[in-house]
Amino acid sequence: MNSLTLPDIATQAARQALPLDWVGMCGIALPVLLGGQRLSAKADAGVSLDDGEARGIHMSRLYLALAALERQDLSPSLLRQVLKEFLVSHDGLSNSAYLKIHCEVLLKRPALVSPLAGWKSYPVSISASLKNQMFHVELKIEVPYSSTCPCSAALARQLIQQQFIDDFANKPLQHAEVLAWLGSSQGIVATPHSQRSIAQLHMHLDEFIDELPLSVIINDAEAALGTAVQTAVKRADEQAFALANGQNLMFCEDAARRLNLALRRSPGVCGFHLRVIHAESLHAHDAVAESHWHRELE
Ligand SMILES: Nc1nc2c(ncn2[C@@H]2O[C@H](COP(=O)(O)OP(=O)(O)OP(=O)(O)O)[C@@H](O)[C@H]2O)c(=O)[nH]1
Repeated sequence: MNSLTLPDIATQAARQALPLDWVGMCGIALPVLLGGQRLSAKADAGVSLDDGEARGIHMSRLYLALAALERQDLSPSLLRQVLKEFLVSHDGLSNSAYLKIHCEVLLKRPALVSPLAGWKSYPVSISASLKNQMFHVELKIEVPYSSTCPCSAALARQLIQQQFIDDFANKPLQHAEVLAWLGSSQGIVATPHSQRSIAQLHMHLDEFIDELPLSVIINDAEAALGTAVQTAVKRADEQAFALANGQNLMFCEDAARRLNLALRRSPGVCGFHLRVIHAESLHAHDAVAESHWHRELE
């Protein structure tokens, strides 16, 4: 049997004529290039099936078009080019094309004090679509950070004051004695609770930007939050982190507001929805805040 005799079911008429919104493949393994880095990614590639009479789309044509993503750095124009190829290869069948890429971006981060550095990974998903010639690209990024509860910090300070009253009432204060007390766990009787937190940022990007503003957005978000989680840590770094947290007490509402104001200024972002999750150590549930913005709705 040669290829000319292979049955081609996709070209048959559908038994039930009905257009479909999205048809394609999810979870395709793909080595993409991002900022010169080769990353292991998963792609979801699809088109609409607007010809309700057609039995199926041509999966292999979408799959083969993805090869362009192996050779060039991921950019809005490359995504648009691949989506165009999806539509050209489904002429007469499809009017809309969709591509999603999920990967983990690695950024090298310096320690706070020591000369060390280490890698941090950020889950990223890039979604692009081409519908009636309209190109649209969205970026989702997760940024982990640390947050210390301001209420818990105030309550802990009150307990420390109370302990001071108990230990030093009606006593002349001796500098050395107070200093030793401050350095003891008997003096600092209470500590505030902190939590590992996560900011889920979902950005709508300007159509004609040249580059995906990934590292810019991550840097802006971490600068706004103030206490990004660390990589390589020596004791000097841990102490600096403790100080940074003490000076940066925040509720989830504070984090959401700071991020909202920072992302409005990020280049290439025309709108966003953000969600911050503080994985409480006080509770077994999370504290969560959400916020959105769109330039055109201002
Ligand atoms: N449309 C469709 N194809 C599927 C599905 N599951 C597996 N496939 C297979 O995907 C393979 C590739 O399909 P096509 O792209 O149409 O392959 P082809 O006919 O050799 O390629 P062209 O000549 O370019 O059309 C076929 O062997 C299909 O059977 C499905 O649910 N829908």
